[in-house]
Formats: sequence, structure tokens, C-alpha cells
Amino acid sequence: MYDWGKIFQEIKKYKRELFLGHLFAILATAVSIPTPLFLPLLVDEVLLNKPGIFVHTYQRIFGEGNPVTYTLAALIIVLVMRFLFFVLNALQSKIFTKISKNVTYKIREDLLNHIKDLSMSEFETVGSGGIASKLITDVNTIDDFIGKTVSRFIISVLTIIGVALVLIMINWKLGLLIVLLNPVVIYFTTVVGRKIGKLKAIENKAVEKFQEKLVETLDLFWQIRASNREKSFIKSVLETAKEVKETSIEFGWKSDAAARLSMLVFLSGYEIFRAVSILFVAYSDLTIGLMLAIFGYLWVMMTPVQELLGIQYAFHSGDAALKRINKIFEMKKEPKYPHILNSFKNKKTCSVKLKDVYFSYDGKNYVIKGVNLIAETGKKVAIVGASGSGKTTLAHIMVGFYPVDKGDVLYDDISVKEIGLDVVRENVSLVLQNPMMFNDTVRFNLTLGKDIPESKIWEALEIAQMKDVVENLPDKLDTLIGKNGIKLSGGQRQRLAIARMILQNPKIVILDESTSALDTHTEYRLFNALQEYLKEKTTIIIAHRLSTVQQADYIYVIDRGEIVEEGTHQELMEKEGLYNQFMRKHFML
Ligand SMILES: Nc1ncnc2c1ncn2[C@@H]1O[C@H](COP(=O)(O)OP(=O)(O)OP(=O)(O)O)[C@@H](O)[C@H]1O
Repeated sequence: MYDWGKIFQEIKKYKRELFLGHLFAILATAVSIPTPLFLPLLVDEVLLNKPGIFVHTYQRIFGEGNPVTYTLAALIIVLVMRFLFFVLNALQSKIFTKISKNVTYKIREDLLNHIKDLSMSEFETVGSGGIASKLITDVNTIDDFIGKTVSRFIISVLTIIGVALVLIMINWKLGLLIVLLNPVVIYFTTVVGRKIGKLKAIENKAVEKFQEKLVETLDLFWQIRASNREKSFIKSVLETAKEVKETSIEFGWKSDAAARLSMLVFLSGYEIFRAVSILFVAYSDLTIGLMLAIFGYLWVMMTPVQELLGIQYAFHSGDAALKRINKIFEMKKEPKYPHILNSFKNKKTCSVKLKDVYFSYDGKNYVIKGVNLIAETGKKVAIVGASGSGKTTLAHIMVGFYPVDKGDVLYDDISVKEIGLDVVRENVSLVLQNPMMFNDTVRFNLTLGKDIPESKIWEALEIAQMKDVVENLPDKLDTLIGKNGIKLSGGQRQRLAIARMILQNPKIVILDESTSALDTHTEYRLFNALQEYLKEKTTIIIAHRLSTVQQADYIYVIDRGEIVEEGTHQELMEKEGLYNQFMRKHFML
């Protein structure tokens, strides 16, 4: 979880940069504060003919001068100081920008690392658009605050303090007045700023809804078009866009008005101050030159005050955004099991066992009820059952997508809790019915970025009965397959997923209706070719074709989350139970 303390700790890690940045900031303030004094001094010393510190210093160094040389000297000094101010400011801004961007990068990195380990059940409940909006919009809102604060806060405070000190030196009564005026403005903005922060949170929430709806609509555009529902979907995206518009208008004008209102309070003070200064010239010993210098200083004070006001608003917005990104950190991670034993090490394959497994998606209704299942080492085990009986859920449980509520999953009699889920997934490959594809090349979809020799890729494609298809693609392995592999047929995608599994070279294979889209002939050839590859691997097949089921060494029949029958094809057919019925119904035996 992130709070401002943690962010501050992150910022503190950049000690060297912080030191240099502040050094430049202090130097910049030091050169900027005396700047407004020089030219107004000439009003008294040159125009009103009352030589003072400036003219005397000039005469000591350069000898007698005239109004032109005095003015020129003051002008050159002021221009040099302004230039120095610019350079120092640019340097400190470079350093502080780097710090703030590094800190927000770290927040994004931590968020992504948390997402990497999210439990699947949590993952299913959030839309990718919602997560994306937190990673983009909310982190940007925080970045805006950090960027403003680390670079401007110190320099603004220093400038205000410096100017206040100079004003006190010029005339302590006027100086004190300005020192007292500032906290009033700052207090006023704190109160308004909180309300503005809330508006920012509402705006970011609306952006999240919009992004979620938009991403889903774009992702499912095919389905939407096929159902001829574009109009209504775009309308509902537009509704969320409208909400963004409305909340943005609300935040936009109110935050702007609030900033201007704060400025108005400041400017009112400024005008009162100027009026009082004129009275000071009229009724006390304040000179016109010093009065002009004071006016100049008030002007200098304007920028840091404005910046502090901006920081206040950015803080409240950032605070609201921080609460929103913490919602991601609040999401449960999948359990992290230690790597105590490794069932797969130095073995070609191993057995799989589900021991009295109970599982529910919602914590209430068991979808899997007391399942005991064994796939002995090197054997082919089939799971059959009606749609919705829990076959896919079992496959997901085996690779640890969902932790079981009761019971255990074991590989060679070692619990996954002692093996570690990452080790299990490294060695057990699950091929889905609807495999996910990346909008990338055939090669990338097979290797997922791993460096695999081309010959191996072709070998895998040959086993998967995909070699001919890929050879005929315009760029062969480098052909782009479109979003979620849209340019390939369902059966081609399934075969690509099988080739991907072969390249992963797992020790155990789980096929979840992975060939459902293939014609019987291609499927037959595929299983023949796979037979050799799977010969020494324990294989679990969630099958829908008689030929595949028949080939299995052992069969489990699942009904409403329970194993109701088990045995070989022969045994089960003879039993004339559910399996027999199922086979007759499905395959018209
Ligand atoms: N992610 C999920 N969240 C909540 N419930 C789920 C989830 N996935 C599946 N279910 C429910 O669990 C039950 C078993 O589903 P499962 O996908 O395991 O069945 P299946 O036997 O593989 O079905 P099919 O043959 O149609 O693929 C179903 O009632 C389904 O509604």
C-alpha cells in the first residue's frame, strides 16, 4: 500500500540529486531576491538625487558616473541575475523532474508487480480498462503533485521567506503585514482544495468507467457487430464519455475558479498593501524608490504564492488518486508457496492426484465436491461430463489458477503447497479450448518471446498439423495474426496453441477440449502425431470425441462437480451407467 510517508521515503532515496536540486534551488532564490531592488533604488539615488548604497558602491569601484552609466550598470546586473536565475532553475527542474518521474515509475512498477501475482478470482472481477485507468490517469495525478512539490515547494517557500525578510528590512511594519497575510491565503486554499480533491476523484472514477466500457466494447466488437448491436453499445460508451465530460467540466471550472478565488484573496491583500505603502510614503519616512521596490517584491511573491496554491490543489487530487490506486494493492494475491520439494526434477514426467478436492468460486456453492482423481505416471486419463459439470474448473485447479477450499493437489504425492505454483506451471502445460493469442507474429505466439531455434518451431508446427498452414502464410513465421489471432481460424488457433505447448516442453499435459474446432480427419492426424510426443508424459484430456476418450488408459466421469464413475472405456460401457448413456447420446453408439 502507498501513503505519502512511503512516497516521501522513495523521494528520500535520491539523496545526491535532492542535495544538488536544493542547492540550485537555494542559489536561484538567492539571486532572484535582490533582483527587484536595483532599478527602483535608482529612483531615489539618481532621479531624486539622493545618492545611497548603489551610487556609492559604483563610485568606489568605477569612479564618478552619470545617470546613464548608473542605469546601465544596474540593468546589466539585473539581466545577469535574471539569466543566472533561469539557468539555476532549469538545472534544478531537470533534477527534480527526474526524481518525480522515477518515483512514479516505481509506483507503476509496484502496481504491475502486484498485478502479476493477483489471484485469478480477483482478476476476474476487475476489468482491464479499470486497472489501466488507475495505472495511467491516477498515477499521472500523483505524478503531477510530486512533480510540482519536489521541484517548486522548497523554492517557493524560500522565496516567500526571503522576500518577507527583505520587506521587513525595508520597513518592518509593512513586512509584518505581508508575513501575516500569507497564512490567511494558504488556509483559505486548504479548505477549498479538499473539495477540489474530491471532484478530481470523481472525475478519475468517470474516466475509469469510460475506459472500462470502451476497452470491452472494442475487445468484443465482433460479437457486437454480429449481433447488430453497435448502436446501443456505442450509445452506452457515449454515456460514460458524457459522464467524463460532465465531471471534467465540474472539476475543470471549479478547480480553476478556486485557484482564481485564492488568487483574488491574495490580490486583494496586494492592493490593500499597495495603498498602505502609498500612505507610508505620504505620512512616514518610506521613500518612493523603496515603495517601488516593495511593489516589485510583491510581484516576485506572486509566482511562489501561485505555485503553493497549485501544490495544495494537486495534493488533494493526488491524495484522492492515491486512495484509488491502493484499491489495486488491496486486491488479494494468489498464495505464494515455498519451493520445498520439486516433483519434476530429473524426471520425464510424474503422477497427478486430486485428493478430496472441494472448490467454490463464490465461497458458498461448491462447484467441485470431494473429487478424488489419479493420473498415474505416463498414463492418459480422460475426464468426461456434461457441459457445466466442472471439467475446466478441475483443469484450472490442477495448474493452481484457483486454490482449493478443501483437499489437495499433488504431483508425485507432493502437495503443490510444497512445490510452488510457478514450478507447477513451468512443468504442467494447460491447453485451452479457446487459446489466447497476441496481436503479434506467429513466431511470438509460439515462443512468447523465448529464444527458440527455428528448426524446433517447425518441428512443433509439424506435430500440431500446422506446418502447411504457416508455410503458406505471406510472411511465414513472421506473419502478424491480428488481435487475438483473428486472422486464423478457430482450429488453426487451437493447433498453434498445441505447438506452443510442445515448445514449452512440459512434463505433464492437460488438454481442455483443445481440438474441439478441428475436423475429425485433422484431429485424427494430430493425435497420431502427438501420440509419440505424449508417449512418456502424463496426459489429462478433457475430451469430447469418442476416439480420444477410447484411447485413454482411464476415464473419470464427472457430474455436477462429483466423480460419479471411473474405469476403462470397456468397463464403463459395460456398466451401463452415466458414461454409457453419455456416450450413446453424444456419439449415437
Ligand atoms: N470463473 C468462474 N466464476 C464463477 N463460476 C464459474 C466460473 N467458471 C465456471 N463457473 C461455474 O462453474 C461450473 C463448472 O464450470 P466448468 O467451466 O468447469 O464446466 P465444464 O464442465 O468445463 O463445462 P463445458 O464443457 O461447457 O466447458 C459452472 O456451473 C459454471 O457456471
